[in-house]
Amino acid sequence: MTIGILTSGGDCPGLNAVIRGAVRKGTEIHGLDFVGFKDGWRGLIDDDTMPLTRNEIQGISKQGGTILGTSRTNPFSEGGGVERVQEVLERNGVDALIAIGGEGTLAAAKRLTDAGVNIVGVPKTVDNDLSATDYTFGFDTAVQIATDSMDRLRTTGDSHHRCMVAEVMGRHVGWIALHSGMAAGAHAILIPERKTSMAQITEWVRSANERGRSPLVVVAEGFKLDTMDDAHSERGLDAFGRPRLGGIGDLLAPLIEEATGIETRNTTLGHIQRGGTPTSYDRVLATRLGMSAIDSVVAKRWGRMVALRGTDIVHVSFEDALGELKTVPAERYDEAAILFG
Ligand SMILES: Nc1ncnc2c1ncn2[C@@H]1O[C@H](COP(=O)(O)OP(=O)(O)O)[C@@H](O)[C@H]1O
Ligand SMILES: O=P(O)(O)OC[C@H]1O[C@](O)(COP(=O)(O)O)[C@@H](O)[C@@H]1O
Ligand SMILES: [Mg+2]
Repeated sequence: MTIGILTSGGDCPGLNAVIRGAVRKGTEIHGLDFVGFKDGWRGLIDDDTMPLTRNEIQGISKQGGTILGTSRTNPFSEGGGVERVQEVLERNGVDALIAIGGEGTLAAAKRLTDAGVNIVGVPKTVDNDLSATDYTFGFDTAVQIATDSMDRLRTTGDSHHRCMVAEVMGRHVGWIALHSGMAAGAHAILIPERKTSMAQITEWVRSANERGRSPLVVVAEGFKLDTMDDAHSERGLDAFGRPRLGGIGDLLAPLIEEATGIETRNTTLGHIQRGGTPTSYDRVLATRLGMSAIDSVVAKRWGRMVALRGTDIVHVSFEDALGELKTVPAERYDEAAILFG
């Protein structure tokens, strides 16, 4: 049996460890062959492949990014569609696909599975916004990078007696902000799940400043002030027509400075959060998910995604995996907020 692998959506530390885990278990335990489709669904539509043998995957679990490349190509866009996908799979002698991606990739995978394509999914997102899995690989690395950056922002903030704003990723959920902000001892954490007023932010910043601290405000890119209907977006739309987020930190910093009189600087961490070496936690999780995906392939359990439940890897249907976004529960935010100000 020959298995195709693709990585799709935003890249994420740990993708290579999934590929290595899947190929090693698949070849050594089950005698499967593998082929890589380059740049997500694009490679499947354009018939752009690369070999995936022991050679290609040697030593890659510590490498960031993905050796296969990725894109946000829609498999149903022009030139694509179910028939084209099936034709390319047949031409390469591929019996089934392992699609490694987030909720967007898995939504596309579900449509293809419903049309008869054999697919097993592996969840990927630094945002940690998939409800069927306790954690996704890449999240721990993103939080670690954000925390390190905030520790650095705090020493320069302290030296200049400034308020420092750190904008982190996360799309419409505040997990990266919540975890990195708690770890770095932020004086305010602003997340998409909780609209907040300038008056409240000002109170937290002032209170920290009055105790002789240089305030650190962590803001998730999808955060909305109580006066905003939608998340701040100034960079147009992505390949799937969704607003590209980012820029809320630059908007907030002058408002904080004006309201408090404290000199304020914003740093948008951006793609730094997705780059470089995965943490050991993410390498282990990603490797286990890649190996477990092979169990589903061998059992011909199509339309399933591997997921982490506690410390176990389980198999859930795409339907269950694509339910609600996993947002930060109110209790988790209120718990963190005890430490604000
Ligand atoms: N509801 C959907 N149905 C079909 N394809 C989708 C859907 N949502 C996203 N996709 C495709 O999957 C690609 C990857 O999705 P995206 O959300 O950007 O990344 P991720 O898979 O990491 O969440 C999108 O650019 C789009 O082409
Ligand atoms: O890579 P781009 O187009 O700049 O997208 C940025 C987005 O990708 C992410 O880093 C990851 O999102 P996905 O997991 O959906 O790909 C988001 O946090 C962020 O909003
Ligand atoms: Mg996504």
